[in-house]
Amino acid sequence: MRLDTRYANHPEDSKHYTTEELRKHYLMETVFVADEVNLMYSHVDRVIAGGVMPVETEVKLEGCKELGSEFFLERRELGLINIGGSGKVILDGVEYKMASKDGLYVGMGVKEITFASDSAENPAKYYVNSAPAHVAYPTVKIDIANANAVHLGDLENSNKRTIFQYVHPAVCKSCQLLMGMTVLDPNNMWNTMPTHTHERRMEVYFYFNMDENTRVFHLMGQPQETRHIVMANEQAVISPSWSIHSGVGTKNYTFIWGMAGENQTFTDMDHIAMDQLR
Ligand SMILES: O=C(O)C(=O)C[C@H](O)C(=O)CO
Ligand SMILES: [Zn+2]
Repeated sequence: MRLDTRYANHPEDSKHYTTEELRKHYLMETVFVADEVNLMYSHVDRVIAGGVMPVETEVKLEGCKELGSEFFLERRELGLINIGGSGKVILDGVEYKMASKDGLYVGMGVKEITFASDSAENPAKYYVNSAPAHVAYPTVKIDIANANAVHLGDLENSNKRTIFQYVHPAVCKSCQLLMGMTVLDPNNMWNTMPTHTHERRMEVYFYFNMDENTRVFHLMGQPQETRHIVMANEQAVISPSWSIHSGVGTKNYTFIWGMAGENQTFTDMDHIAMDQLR
């Protein structure tokens, strides 16, 4: 298992970062590594994000020194969405078949977590988010059809999209994790503009479904001090609670967002008026 630790950054420091420093502290450049669990541990709300891609072998999610626990979910919960080919996730001997776009909430206390792909030619790609937990809620399989679909935006603003809320109080119980996937309609490039912050929750974005030369300009920073990170396919970015998180693509893209913090109220956002952005 690979686990890259990222410390929390003060906005007053972050505004002095060079492009390289912004990328070093906030961007996860490679999410999926064949036959590996590849994770980023953020000290922002102690959220873990990353990828699991079993190709030739099954891959296990296990405890490690950084978690200080015997097994990964001893004091954590996990959400995942498969963005690759079909596969299966085995939780303490119980098998969950995972088609593309299928999601899973895994509650605290599950000991053995094994990831597999049905075919090495088209491996499953499990994008995972995990947050500290205090209650063992039941594991729930969440197909995209069972996710809570919210339609937002319009063609006029180039932001017509559907937000599929997978780990969300309308779908399943979780301690603090929220997770979902936002799919932009063809020819729509903007997400989350007008933008917002939520000092009560942090967020991690993972952009995918992008061509080799497509880029998303991910906007971050305090509203009056914005910065951007240019992101390629299958990369993730940390959004601290003080930061806006929004993006515009050079071509169509999809993204998965995950959140953790004080509340699970998706609509609890501090909206930023356009004339406040700098
Ligand atoms: O398309 C969107 O807008 C989003 O997906 C917004 C994120 O989910 C978000 O920022 C929630 O706080
Ligand atoms: Zn948000």
